[in-house]
Amino acid sequence: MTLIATQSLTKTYGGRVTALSDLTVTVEPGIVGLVGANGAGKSTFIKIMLGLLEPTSGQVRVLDLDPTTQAEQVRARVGYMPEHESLPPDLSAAEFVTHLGRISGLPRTIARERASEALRHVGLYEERYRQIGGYSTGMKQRVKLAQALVHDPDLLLLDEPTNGLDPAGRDAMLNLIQRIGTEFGISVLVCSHLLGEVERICDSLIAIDGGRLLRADNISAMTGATDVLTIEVSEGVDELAARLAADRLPVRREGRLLLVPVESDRTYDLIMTAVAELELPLHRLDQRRHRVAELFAQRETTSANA
Ligand SMILES: Nc1ncnc2c1ncn2[C@@H]1O[C@H](COP(=O)(O)OP(=O)(O)OP(=O)(O)O)[C@@H](O)[C@H]1O
Repeated sequence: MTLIATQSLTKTYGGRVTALSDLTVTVEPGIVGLVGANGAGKSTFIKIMLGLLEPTSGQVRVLDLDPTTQAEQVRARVGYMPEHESLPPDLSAAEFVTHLGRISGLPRTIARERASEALRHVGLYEERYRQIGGYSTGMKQRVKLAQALVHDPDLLLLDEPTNGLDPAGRDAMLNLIQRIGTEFGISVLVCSHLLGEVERICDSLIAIDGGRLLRADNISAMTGATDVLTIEVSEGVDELAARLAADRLPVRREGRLLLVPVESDRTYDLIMTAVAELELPLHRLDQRRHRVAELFAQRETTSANA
């Protein structure tokens, strides 16, 4: 089953602001990152997937359902954690999450049980009867996550789930999201402007910029090997660079590393011979991998040249 599929999805606000432009993407189940700078169109995309906003044109399908005509069925199977906090301070987490379970159509007893279970999953079981107003930011984020889980969805849409958290809180939230995706088998779409955190926990990534698709792919494909060799020696970097240049290899220095494009079968042998003859301690010789951040760097170079 395809998790999310869009075809030329476009959304303009008031005919002037284009939040999504001709977005065509297909996403398979798993933990998926949706990354882009602030204003890239991430929240708009989420709201369209939930059937809260109508696209201006194009098609969208979520879990093989059409949110523009089957919004209720979509919401029954999708949990949503909004970006901003709108929790009632004078309710306990147990009351609040139970209430949202009831709104999702669960009978009272089941809603109460499911709320306790969801609060246990997010690590708030012990504190569930305390008023939300006294919770830390990290605990409030967990309540938002628990309410998204209460009706046992097949897909979670998380809008900036680490917002406002300190580094330890971010780590804890990312680990929790990863556990939900792997242990409970729920697909998760994590929306973030922070590439590094999404890259850490996701199987695949959708990168958008100004409402347009930059790239959608598996993380492993985006971080695949390049045809550049990375060499690291603990001493004699200059010496080795000079020797490789004398061997007519197009060597480039990057900090403590030397980078050499593989131009022929001889490249690897020339490097190994040079290292051996100069008697240098070799730490590392491997193929450099692409980094996901290059995606946005390329876009910046392109727009700077435009
Ligand atoms: N209701 C609205 N009316 C007019 N313009 C809007 C509206 N909502 C969003 N926009 C604009 O649409 C564009 C995309 O916004 P959106 O909130 O989807 O981006 P985002 O990637 O989620 O950013 P952020 O992380 O800052 O929320 C922005 O230029 C934003 O100003």
